[in-house]
Amino acid sequence: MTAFVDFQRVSLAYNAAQERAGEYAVEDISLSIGKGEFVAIVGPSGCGKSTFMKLTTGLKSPTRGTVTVGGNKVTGPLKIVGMAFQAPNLLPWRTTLDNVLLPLEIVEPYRSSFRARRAEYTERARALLATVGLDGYEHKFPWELSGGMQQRASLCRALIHEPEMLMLDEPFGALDAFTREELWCVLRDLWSARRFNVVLVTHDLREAVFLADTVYVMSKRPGRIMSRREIELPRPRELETTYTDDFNTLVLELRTQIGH
Ligand SMILES: Nc1ncnc2c1ncn2[C@@H]1O[C@H](COP(=O)(O)OP(=O)(O)OP(=O)(O)O)[C@@H](O)[C@H]1O
Repeated sequence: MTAFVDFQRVSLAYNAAQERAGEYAVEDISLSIGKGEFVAIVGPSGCGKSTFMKLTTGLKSPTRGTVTVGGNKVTGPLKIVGMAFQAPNLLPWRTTLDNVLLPLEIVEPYRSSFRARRAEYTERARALLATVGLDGYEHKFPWELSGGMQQRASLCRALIHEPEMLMLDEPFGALDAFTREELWCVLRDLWSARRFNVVLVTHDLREAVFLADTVYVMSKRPGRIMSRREIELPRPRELETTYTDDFNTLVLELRTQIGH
């Protein structure tokens, strides 16, 4: 397997004082993620999951070690990434459609051609919104949408520039259990159709096992990778899968590794 994301002995201290004191947010992380792989990162609060994301996307440079993405050493923020977070963070004065179009207005190479190609980009945004079940909501404002709908729109915004990698930090954490499961299926279908890489940070072990090819468990500070678990449940996975013994055995195994 050729690695798409490769961490070689990566440690990060947030500042010089922490480095001198040997206080690392993440320590000695080595891992390889294949092209198109769906990875979930789980672990206790503060273990360095968000730090891992920042290192992967180039928002932070390692204190030690190297991060490589697509064969290139990461030295600054990557453009091939889309991101979504626990809060949908849609701009309240923009419609759903205009929120989804936002990255194309900001990020090159789309930005310079945005005016000329607006009709084409709008069509792309509409098509994407339709795949997540938001057709008919293009001209609604965020406050006219439910939390689950806002998060669907946020996923579309993260994917509109067709990124090679989707970074998700607790994207469904604020949703009720039923809506969350619906959104798992939305994400599963988007990923199955496009096969971008996903790094999903989550506290929800069922979510990790349902969606991911591989689950990494991180330890408490300093964050280290404690284990790597391949999820060999057959695909396509339906919600019924989550009631099977195989599924629950995997969830329990991960729970035991995380401890208290
Ligand atoms: N900008 C910063 N400056 C200094 N320390 C930081 C900074 N950001 C995070 N840390 C520290 O690094 C460690 C890892 O933080 P991080 O946010 O990556 O954890 P996390 O696993 O994402 O947490 P949670 O699950 O609570 O979101 C924590 O001890 C945190 O206090």
